[in-house]
Amino acid sequence: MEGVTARFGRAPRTVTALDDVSLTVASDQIHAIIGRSGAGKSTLVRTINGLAPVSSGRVLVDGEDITAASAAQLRATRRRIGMVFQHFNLYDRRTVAANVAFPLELQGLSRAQARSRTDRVLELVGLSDRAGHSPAQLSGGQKQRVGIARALVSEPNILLCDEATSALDSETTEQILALLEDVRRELGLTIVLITHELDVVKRIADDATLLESGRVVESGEVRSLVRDADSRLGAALFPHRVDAEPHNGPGSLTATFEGNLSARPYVSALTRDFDVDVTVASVSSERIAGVWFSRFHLIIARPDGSPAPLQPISAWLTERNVHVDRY
Ligand SMILES: Nc1ncnc2c1ncn2[C@@H]1O[C@H](COP(=O)(O)OP(=O)(O)OP(=O)(O)O)[C@@H](O)[C@H]1O
Repeated sequence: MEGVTARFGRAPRTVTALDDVSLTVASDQIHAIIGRSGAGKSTLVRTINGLAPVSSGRVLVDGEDITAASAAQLRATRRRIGMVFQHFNLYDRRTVAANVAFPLELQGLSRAQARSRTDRVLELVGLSDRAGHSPAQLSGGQKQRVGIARALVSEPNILLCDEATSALDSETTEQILALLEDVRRELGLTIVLITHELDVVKRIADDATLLESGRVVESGEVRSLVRDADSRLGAALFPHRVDAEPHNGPGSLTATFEGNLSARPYVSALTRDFDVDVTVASVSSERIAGVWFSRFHLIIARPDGSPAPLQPISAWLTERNVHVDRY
């Protein structure tokens, strides 16, 4: 997206839903769009399949400018983009299989082709045995599996998910996220996922964008955001609780380790190399974007109890790829 502005309504009552948004979604990645209600998340995602009005700027999907596309081009592009909704949007009067096959009917595929594709995606989402049921007979998680199957039946390479797990309990959310990861891997999909749940971002997103009042506040790789002590999104994903610590002051340092700690006994190495005493005031660990992050709040003192000079210790840690947040 290049400088995209999206407005609704006529002056003087215009609402600017997106305000000069520039953003890159890398292919084969899961990209989360986060923001408060009204921030413009749905509008942003709907510009990707040409469903939201773009007042200025360009939206390029695989290099093709959606905003300048003809109706026929837009229809072809939309076929490559599947969409999954919060409230599933299924027809209870049709069977599960007929719901899934619906987009293919619109595309005019033969019954036999539609049948074979429908069978394949129902198997992919683990619902082959429910093909003849009504969606009304399914649980919320199963309904969302049908929604995902319907989105995949056109064989898209992009999947847009608008709060796909917000109506589900945490266990079902986990199952749906695992399914999204599986289909991403198996089918080589790019997934853009709107969510207001930070746990969803931690669990599944490679990249994330924070929207506020229609503007991009931050956008980048989730792991980089967590490493960046100045990132708001990073702080939300892995809160820096150090401000609340009673031990702030001279000799106090927080550092974030990434990955497996077992081969990195840095705390004991510090005591030897710098002849200091190290107290671990707090430590917290989180698995984010597939990696364990551990944040240590250390109090480092000389043997006489006075605060140790932290600059060389910070440099020593940084050399070992430990992110020193503050000292
Ligand atoms: N069709 C529309 N007509 C008029 N205003 C609209 C329309 N769609 C969205 N808006 C306005 O644009 C702004 C952004 O809305 P959008 O739905 O994109 O936000 P959101 O971040 O997805 O919110 P939520 O999390 O509540 O779904 C809001 O002020 C909204 O009222």
